[in-house]
Amino acid sequence: MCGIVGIVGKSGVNQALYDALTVLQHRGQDAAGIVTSHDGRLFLRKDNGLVRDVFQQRHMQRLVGNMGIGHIRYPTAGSSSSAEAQPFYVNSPYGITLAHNGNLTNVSQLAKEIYESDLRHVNTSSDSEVLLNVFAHELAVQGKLQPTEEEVFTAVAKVHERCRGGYAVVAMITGYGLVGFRDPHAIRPIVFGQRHTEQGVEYMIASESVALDVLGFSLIRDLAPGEAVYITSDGRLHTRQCAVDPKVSPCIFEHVYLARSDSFMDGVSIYKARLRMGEKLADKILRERPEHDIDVVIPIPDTSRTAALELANKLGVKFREGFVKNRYIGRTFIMPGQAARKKSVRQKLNAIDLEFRGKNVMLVDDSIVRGTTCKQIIQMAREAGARKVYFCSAAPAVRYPNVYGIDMPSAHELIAHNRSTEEVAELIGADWLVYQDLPDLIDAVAGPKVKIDSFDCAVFDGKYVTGDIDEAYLDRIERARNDASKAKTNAVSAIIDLYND
Ligand SMILES: O=P(O)(O)OC[C@H]1O[C@H](OP(=O)(O)OP(=O)(O)O)[C@H](O)[C@@H]1O
Ligand SMILES: NC(=O)CC[C@H](N)C(=O)O
Ligand SMILES: [Mg+2]
Repeated sequence: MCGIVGIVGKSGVNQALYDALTVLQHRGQDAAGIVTSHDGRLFLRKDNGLVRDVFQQRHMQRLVGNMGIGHIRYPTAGSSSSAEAQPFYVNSPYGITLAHNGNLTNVSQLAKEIYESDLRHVNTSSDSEVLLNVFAHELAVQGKLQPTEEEVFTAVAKVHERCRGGYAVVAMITGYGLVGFRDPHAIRPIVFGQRHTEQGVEYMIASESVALDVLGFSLIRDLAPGEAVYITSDGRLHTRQCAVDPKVSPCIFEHVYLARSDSFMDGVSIYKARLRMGEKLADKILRERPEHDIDVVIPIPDTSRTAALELANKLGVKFREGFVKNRYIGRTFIMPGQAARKKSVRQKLNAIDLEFRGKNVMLVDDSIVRGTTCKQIIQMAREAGARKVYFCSAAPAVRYPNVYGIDMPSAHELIAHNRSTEEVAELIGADWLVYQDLPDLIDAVAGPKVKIDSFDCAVFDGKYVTGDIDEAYLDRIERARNDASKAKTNAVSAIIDLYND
């Protein structure tokens, strides 16, 4: 997951883009970038780091123009090099910049086609640069000096024909407008909205509705699977379905962990979905052990709080904040490399002993992925004097890699891969471990009102909605992107941008 944003405004958009990226920071902590356009020229600033570190006042002053896009990155392809920070740029046709959330699964084939048939050069190993070149090529071959929505939507339709995987995209066509589009399975999220100003209506496209809220935009809606929105630089909005056989299968892990709880995705309140996850989990606990001896329910901050609160309510057990989080340390799971992740858990969370001493505690997390967090947390609970340490996860066991924009490429790094619940409990040192059942998670997310036919639940059930993932593919990405390989790739591609000394 990454965060994307685009704005067509009536005055300078630099501050609004910066603010939106700050709101989306939970989606990526590795790199950030903004590009704006003014009088046919582009102004770009991107680098590794958090939004607040990448943009200094001098950069902001140079990001002039009423239209722009931004990105925050959590790499799932290529390396962590600043050369792969987004937005990416191609000069032909028109000067196009692009920001992408997701991951392409046929990137090797596309890279070959781009070079051999489209005669284009890609300078990094980022799938997003490949995606940009496919889009640019499909616009270029239409040969129009001034592209209209017809050419833009035709190019998006061609992208859908050629690209596989998960992608939510914003792209800016210099001097003409902003386009947003979503893959034909709607795996990754993207919404658009508007705000009224004295100068007229401004439009914004973003990964999550919370970015619209905070900037005073009202949500128009989510993009449908395969749909594109095109907003011209003078503020005319067009939308069109560009896929032949679109199907809604959003990534359910957005609801479990990735998204902010005050966002709405495909009509579902993430907050309410998490409350329902807590409710369902309480039902399961009561089914498994109606006579349980849990004294207190304690969440593992931050993401699990909402589910834990409702779980405690439903069980009729006290809810207590047993861990204090250092607010200056980011999300552990999206850190690059296991060493950093492991070190961060202890630095980030500290136990309040009196909530543990002599008690049977039920610790709640939203998910257990590599097991980095829960192993250390359980040990901390014991050191704080807990009598028994139970653990539950608001999501089912994560057993399979993700290939659509979450960096979980290696099955062997997942603690529950090929292991039973009892085996995981033993490994993490829990006296009792409860995982949510998948049908309950789906019910919790779909909720009583919204009709979503299917979700991408691949990390839980190994079924990949795009239908192009086989063992050979999984083996390849496992080899290329396990923690050890990534460390090597990052070392050799520290500078892979055009040489510029
Ligand atoms: O099993 P693991 O590999 O440790 O991954 C799962 C943990 O990582 C995430 O927390 P994170 O610290 O990233 O963010 P949060 O503060 O939003 O909970 C998630 O909420 C779990 O706590
Ligand atoms: N997490 C993401 O969405 C990553 C986008 C893209 N695949 C990259 O690695 O930059
Ligand atoms: Mg967490």
